[in-house]
Amino acid sequence: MRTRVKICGLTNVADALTACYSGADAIGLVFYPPSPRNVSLETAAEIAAAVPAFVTKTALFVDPDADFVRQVLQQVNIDLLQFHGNESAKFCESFGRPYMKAVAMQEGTDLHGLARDYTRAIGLLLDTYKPGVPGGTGESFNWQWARPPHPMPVILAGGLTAENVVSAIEEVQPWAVDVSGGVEECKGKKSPEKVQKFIKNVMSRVE
Ligand SMILES: O=C(O)c1ccccc1NCC(=O)[C@H](O)[C@H](O)COP(=O)(O)O
Repeated sequence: MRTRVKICGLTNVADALTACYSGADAIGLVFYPPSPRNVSLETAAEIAAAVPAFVTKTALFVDPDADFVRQVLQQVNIDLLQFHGNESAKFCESFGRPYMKAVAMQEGTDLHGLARDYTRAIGLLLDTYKPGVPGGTGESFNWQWARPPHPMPVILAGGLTAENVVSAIEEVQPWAVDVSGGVEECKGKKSPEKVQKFIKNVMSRVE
C-alpha cells in the first residue's frame, strides 16, 4: 500500500501546482491568521480553482468561529476540513464535510480514546505538541508514540523532511504523511526541489 502525501501551508498557485504535479495526493490551506502560511479567502479560492482533479483540497483551522468556516466553504472549493484546536466532535461534524482531527502528540496520548471521541473523523493527524504553536512547528515528536495498530487512518505530521520521512513511515506505518516546513525555502514559500525530493522518497519506498 502506497503512503499518501499531503503538502500543507500553500500560499500561492505556483507552489500548489508544483505540489500537485510532483505527485501530492492532497494540499493544505491554512486559515489561521497568526500563521505565516495563513491565506486570504481570495487567494485560497484562486489556489483551489487551479488544483487539478484527484488532489484533495484541505482547509485547516484552529478553534475557528463556525461562521468563518461556513464562509470559507462558500467561497473556496474545499474537499476536507482539518481542525487543530480544541474543537468538539459535534463542532467538527456540524459542517457536513469530511474532517480530520489533529492531535498534539505526547507520551501516553490515547489514540483509541480519541478515535472513540471523534468517531466520524476520517483520520487523526498526529502532530507535534508545542505550547502556543498549534501546528507547523517544523519539529518532530517521538514516533514510538504513534506505532500501529491504529484505531483509524493516521496522517503523520511534524518536522518531516525528505531525509527522515522514510524512517518515519517505517516506524509509524501511517495512511499518509503531511509536511509544511520541511519543504520550504522560507515560511510560506515552498522549495520545488524539496517538494519533489520529499514526494519521490515517499513514492520510492518499497513495501
Ligand atoms: O502550517 C502552519 O503554519 C499551521 C499553523 C497552525 C495550525 C496548523 C498548521 N499547519 C498544519 C499542518 O497540517 C502542518 O503541515 C503540520 O502541522 C506539520 O507542519 P511541519 O512540522 O512544519 O511540517
